[in-house]
Amino acid sequence: MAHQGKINARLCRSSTGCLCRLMPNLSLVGTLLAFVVYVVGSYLNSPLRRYPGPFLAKFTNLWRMYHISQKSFHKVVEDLHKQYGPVVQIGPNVLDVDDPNLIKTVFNIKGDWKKTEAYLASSVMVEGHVIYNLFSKIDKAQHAAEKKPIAKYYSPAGVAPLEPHMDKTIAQLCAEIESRFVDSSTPFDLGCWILYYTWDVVGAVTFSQPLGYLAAGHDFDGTLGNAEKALDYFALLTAIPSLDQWFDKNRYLRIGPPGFGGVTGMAIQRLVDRYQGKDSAIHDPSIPDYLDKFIEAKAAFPDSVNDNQIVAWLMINMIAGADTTAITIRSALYYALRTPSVWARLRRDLAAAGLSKASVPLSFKDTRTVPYLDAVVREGLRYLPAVSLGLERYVPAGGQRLADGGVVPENSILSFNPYILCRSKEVWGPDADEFKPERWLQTEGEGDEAFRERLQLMNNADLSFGAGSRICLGKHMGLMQVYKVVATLAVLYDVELTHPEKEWTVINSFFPRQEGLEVKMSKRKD
Ligand code: HEM
Repeated sequence: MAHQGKINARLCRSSTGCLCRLMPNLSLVGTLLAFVVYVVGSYLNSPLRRYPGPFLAKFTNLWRMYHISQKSFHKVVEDLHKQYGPVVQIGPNVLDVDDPNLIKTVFNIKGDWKKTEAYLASSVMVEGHVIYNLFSKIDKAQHAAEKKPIAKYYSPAGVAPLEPHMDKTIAQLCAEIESRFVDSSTPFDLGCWILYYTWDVVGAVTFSQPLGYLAAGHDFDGTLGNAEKALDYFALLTAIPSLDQWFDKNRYLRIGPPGFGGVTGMAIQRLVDRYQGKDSAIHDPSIPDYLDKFIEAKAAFPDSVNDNQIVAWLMINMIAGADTTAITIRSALYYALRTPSVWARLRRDLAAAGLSKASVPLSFKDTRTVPYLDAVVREGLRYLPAVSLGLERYVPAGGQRLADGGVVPENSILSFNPYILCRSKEVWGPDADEFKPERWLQTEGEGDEAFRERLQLMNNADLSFGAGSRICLGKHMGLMQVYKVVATLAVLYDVELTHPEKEWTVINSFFPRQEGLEVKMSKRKD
């Protein structure tokens, strides 16, 4: 009996040990099984699964996340539309839609198509509190309340007083590149200098002080590099926004690449300096800046505007205004230079409108009188929109009927990628993949009415600034700079691409930043 007891005890000990060792494995298997059941169940129940798309995208957003991490997702989606047609499933609950006819419905003024959580990771955390901005706010009422006090400062009349800041910064751009490269005909990366310009000008219009990149000639404090990393992170998290809570917005241990924290610190410091009068040497109240306007808005809306709100407004100028404007200026220049007939006509038309070396600084008003400049800028925006990932919106109550007749239910996500819509052959014709500014002009033999209709069709499909209630707030400010910089460079310099045969590199992190705008420039002789 005693012997039997020992054996039982041994058996019992060894089997318990065995079970203990097995337990973690069993719970792992259980979790995996539950996950697989959940994923397959979600797939089988998904009303979107009738739409074509990559197999893995139907089960998990990791498919999208992986492809976004490869930095050319606009091309992946373009290929998918070529393969599958106008509606492609790119996530368990997400369809990418290439249908210009739906733009007016989805991007309407009512704002009933809510932005998705994809935008949330562009918020920042300050002292344990997440600060959302105009771009990242999802709630319709909160967004409207945040926009109302400042919308007028971004209207055409609101941005007009900022022109002296821009003129000064454009003059500095020219002086820096002349002394460093133009006078000695040294090839250089104009794309980098355009970025230094747009960040400096954001500093000038926001705080009356350029941030210093033009003077330094490089990213002296790492902000530009960090902004790129923050965008890489943001772009990635658009696929699985909930991960932001574990990485950037983790209250206990922040993990991951730099967020927009550096830019936030800068905004807070400038606000404190203004309150304490420490920036009086650089701030001339007769030439107002956005900080003046935001403090004015706080006085006008004391119940709803506090200093955190001012910081969020200041930040939006930097995170939404600099890269997008640089990308747009680069595209207009690069694609025009790659098509010598376009560049030549641009210079001819600017001269014919009386814009020359002698008229620098060129006023925005004068540059607006040159239709071919307008055509080059708009075609640049169309050819490579400064936002080239999907603009995601939730389908509102009642669902939405798509062109195939099927109804997509409430809370599904429809994604409209400006790059895809801006290449739609239905709108832009069989030459949609060509850079052709002439498409924005009335052609010979085209009647006024026919041109108006064609223009209307193009305008409706042009998502390069978004549309509806969430249209780009800084559109007028951005465009003002694009016209002025492109025209100024064209009237002052002879410019040629150093390697015209080489395609530049486009790195798509929500904003498709370009690398390789290498040029040789000299002062214009004619
Ligand atoms: C040429 C330059 C620019 C381009 C191409 C551009 C493009 C865009 C696009 C496509 C959107 C819509 C995003 C969406 O619906 O998901 C947007 C939104 C926005 N942009 Fe711009 N942008 C430019 C310049 C600027 C500037 C200079 C500012 C400075 C304030 C700015 C501030 C904003 C803001 C605040 C939003 C969010 C608006 C809202 O949701 O109410 N942008 N921009």
